[in-house]
Amino acid sequence: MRKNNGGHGGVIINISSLAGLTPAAYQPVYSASKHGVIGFTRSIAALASIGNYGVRINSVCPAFVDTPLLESIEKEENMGELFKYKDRIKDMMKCYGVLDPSLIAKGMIDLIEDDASNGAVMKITTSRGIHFEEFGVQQKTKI
Ligand SMILES: NC(=O)C1=CN([C@@H]2O[C@H](COP(=O)(O)OP(=O)(O)OC[C@H]3O[C@@H](n4cnc5c(N)ncnc54)[C@H](O)[C@@H]3O)[C@@H](O)[C@H]2O)C=CC1
Ligand SMILES: CC/C=C\C[C@H](O)/C=C/C=C\C=C\C=C\C(=O)[C@@H](O)C/C=C\CCC(=O)O
Repeated sequence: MRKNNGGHGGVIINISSLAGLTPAAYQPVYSASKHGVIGFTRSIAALASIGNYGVRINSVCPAFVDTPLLESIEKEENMGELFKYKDRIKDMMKCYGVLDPSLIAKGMIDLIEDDASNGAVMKITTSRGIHFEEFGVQQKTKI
């Protein structure tokens, strides 16, 4: 994909989660992986900019979205000892709402179409819709 390696450039969107920006007591391993997605995205986006890859890498962090994944908490094999907290996760869904997948798709299209977006961390919640996490250390880089 890299322009300086025979590719034509492009856009990569990594899917994190709000659990990648906030603690998720009932999903610690999942939250750790989603925090990692954000760190990786921001790091490789900076590298792509420095190296003139012609590739933009961004991430999307939705809250709860109406997909079959939400049913995963109903299976103890998925939750392990935290299975006893599944109703608390369901309470969170009731509290925070569940997003329609089409809004996530819109956010991804926005990132694809915004040539200035690189290293962006897009958040999508029922309360605030599509918005961005801003980090003091390193702002979005442009390519
Ligand atoms: N549903 C939610 O509340 C949220 C989901 N996310 C993230 O969004 C991403 C997608 O999740 P959902 O669509 O909700 O999950 P899902 O489990 O409903 O759908 C995932 C789909 O990916 C397919 N799949 C699995 N491995 C694949 C592979 N190697 N190649 C191609 N397809 C494959 C599965 O067959 C399934 O149809 C995940 O990374 C999830 O962590 C993030 C925040 C909220
Ligand atoms: C079983 C579902 C598995 C994973 C779904 C998803 O990946 C996990 C989400 C975990 C927590 C979601 C919390 C949602 C919180 C809210 O929507 C609001 O309280 C907004 C909170 C923080 C966002 C702050 C902001 O909008 O800047």
